[in-house]
Amino acid sequence: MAQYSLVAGSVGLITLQNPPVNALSAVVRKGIVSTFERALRDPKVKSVVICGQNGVFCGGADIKEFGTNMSGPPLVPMIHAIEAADKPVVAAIEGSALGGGLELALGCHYRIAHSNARLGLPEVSLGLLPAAGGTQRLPRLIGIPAALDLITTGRHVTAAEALQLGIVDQVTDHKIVDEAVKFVLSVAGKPLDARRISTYPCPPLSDLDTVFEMVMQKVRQRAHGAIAPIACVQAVQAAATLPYAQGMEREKELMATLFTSGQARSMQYCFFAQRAVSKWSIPSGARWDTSMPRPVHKAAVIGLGTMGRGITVALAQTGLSVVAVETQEKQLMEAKQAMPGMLERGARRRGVSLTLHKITYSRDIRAVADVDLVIEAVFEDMALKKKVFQQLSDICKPGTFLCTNTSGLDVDHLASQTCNPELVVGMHFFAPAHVMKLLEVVYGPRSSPQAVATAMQLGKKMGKVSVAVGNCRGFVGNRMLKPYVEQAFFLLEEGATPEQVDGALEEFGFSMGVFKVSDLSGLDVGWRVRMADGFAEPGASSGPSARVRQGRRYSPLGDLLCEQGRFGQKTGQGWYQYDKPGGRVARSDPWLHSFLAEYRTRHGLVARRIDNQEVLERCLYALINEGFRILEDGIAAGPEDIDLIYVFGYGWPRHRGGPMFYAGMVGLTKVLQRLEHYHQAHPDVPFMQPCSLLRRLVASGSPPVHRWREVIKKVHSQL
Ligand SMILES: CCCCCCCC/C=C\C=C\CC(=O)SCCNC(=O)CCNC(=O)[C@H](O)C(C)(C)COP(=O)(O)OP(=O)(O)OC[C@H]1O[C@@H](n2cnc3c(N)ncnc32)[C@H](O)[C@@H]1OP(=O)(O)O
Repeated sequence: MAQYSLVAGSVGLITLQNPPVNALSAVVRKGIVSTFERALRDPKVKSVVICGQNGVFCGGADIKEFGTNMSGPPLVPMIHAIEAADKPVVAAIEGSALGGGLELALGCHYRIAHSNARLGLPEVSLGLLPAAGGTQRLPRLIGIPAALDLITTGRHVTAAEALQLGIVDQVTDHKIVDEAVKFVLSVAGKPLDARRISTYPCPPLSDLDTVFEMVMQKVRQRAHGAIAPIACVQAVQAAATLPYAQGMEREKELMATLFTSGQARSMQYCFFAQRAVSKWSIPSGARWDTSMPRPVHKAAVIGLGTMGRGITVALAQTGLSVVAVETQEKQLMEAKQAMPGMLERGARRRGVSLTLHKITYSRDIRAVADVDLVIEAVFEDMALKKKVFQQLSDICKPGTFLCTNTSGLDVDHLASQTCNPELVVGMHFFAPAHVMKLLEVVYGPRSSPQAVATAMQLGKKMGKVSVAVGNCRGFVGNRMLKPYVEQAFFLLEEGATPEQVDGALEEFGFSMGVFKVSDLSGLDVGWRVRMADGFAEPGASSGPSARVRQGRRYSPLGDLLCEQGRFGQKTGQGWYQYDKPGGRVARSDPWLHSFLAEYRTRHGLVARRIDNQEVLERCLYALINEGFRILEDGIAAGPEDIDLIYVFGYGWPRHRGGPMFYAGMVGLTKVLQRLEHYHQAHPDVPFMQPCSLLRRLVASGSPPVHRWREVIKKVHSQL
């Protein structure tokens, strides 16, 4: 609702009230319309201030209403009425003014912001565009380039930046409503014509067509198939080239296409999924709302390779004291040199000024004796990690949480090396750890609720999307990657090329295909895992049994490349070639194509034409099938957890909602049928055998993704 009061004798104060973010629900819109009409009618009222309760102006349209029968007064005429009023209206902005919230403020004649405010038009990240006049008013107010930047990226700006851009008229540190009232009294009676943004011409730009062509090209490249950013550019182009009323028509038309699109549904699903996974629960019954995290004041990182450095930076950026331990002198010196630059770039990326960081370095593991939490990030080798955990258990003060950054080793086995296994959890970061948003928090059967809660809270403090997952080989993300990569290898054996497979995946929306990612992270990483799992063996990659291991189809292609020293970007050659070791630009490699041809001949394989549909189905459905197994095994609490892991950690396109949501969009029956088809064609590939949970969901009528948990619960109760 919206509360109305008369203040300072002549100011009508409208307060938006819809906790927690004062979203513009039908009730709130109705409240604004009626209180505003009342203010206009009342002869005592000479001016109006609009604010939000509880320190937040407005988080925008109520996203929960999308996809329902929307009722209540629409936003556009409501904002027009505010702009057209003959009494001055000031938006008093504190906390957030986002989406429809900022559009409402742009309809006001003046905007005053508290220094804590963040403003933005983030609709693009929900698969939409700012359709309450945002795409038409913002360019008129701040110019086309700045408006394009904000609208196509959805980024939030601070009050200071908003003032610099000209979005707000004043920034204050004082009580926002008091300042707004003071301000509106000072402008009462002044003409308002020049304050109505919709009447402004768009600030002229020379060579408009070229500007939009270049922006469109850049946005298309970044969008990876998402349609909202393109529509945002088109809407701003309308603002630049059409009169306001026609621009508004164009905005509406473009929004109509987006609003009902699958992409918007997928992205809005991701928004709510992100909030849902922070409300974690684990099979022991421990939950986010009943498990108290312990404060962490001082943390330590063991091992300063690439991951350890990134984790140290991520911890230091939260303001924690960090002890960084590296036993090898050379590696320690390199880390010390690299860290300041990483911190500086991190501050720039986050738009904050660089503060003094409290990192101390040591070669001696005993330096961690007094910390509250340790993250081990040594080489991915069980024997080495076991030794480190035994040492930590002896050295650390009682109660210190011991965390491992392993990407797939048994967390419970590591816990068993310590005197207090309840203090052990996995904190699986993704490279580069100070940039990537994902954190898998891995609980073992003995991890205490407090250990899980502390790791989850620390992840949040570091700005990560933290997902609690159970302990199994590869956890969630890497476990699902295995069948995906395996299919990619099989496709090469059958006639595809790395370029084709990557091309199909990139067209689907991944920023990089599987082979480019493999080159980037190093082919030796997977090779070591396959060796540890007993699949890859020296000398076993050729000969008659090379393509069968442990009774199932196996492709030794990756092992063969590693045996030739082709580890990807770091050696300048992998699935592609690079201009030098460490080079970044992948080029087709004729050697690789001849190698594939010879390999096929050697194994009596006849290359066939494979279409992109098959590439996608085999790679993605194999991955999705493993996702269902993970749900069945209780390793992930729900499909949202898996989806966020893939969106934030593995480059799954957000506009496709994550693998499990995507399966629902495709139709579970179709996914099941295609898996059955491929399993019949490749009976020696167990990953293609449809999982029983998928069958169960199809049998129960393919419920929407938010109802899968009920079916999973039933499956678990019957076990
Ligand atoms: C046929 C064509 C028809 C077209 C007609 C349509 C016309 C529509 C016209 C205009 C449309 C305008 C579009 C919009 O305005 S879209 C919304 C834009 N706003 C956003 O994207 C902001 C989203 N929210 C946030 O970024 C954050 O929540 C923030 C406001 C920064 C607060 O962050 P934080 O303090 O960390 O809190 P949480 O994120 O955890 O949120 C707390 C709870 O509030 C819920 N929430 C937040 N925002 C909204 C919202 N806009 N609508 C509904 N609910 C919202 C959130 O889910 C949390 O809920 P819970 O506690 O249950 O998890």
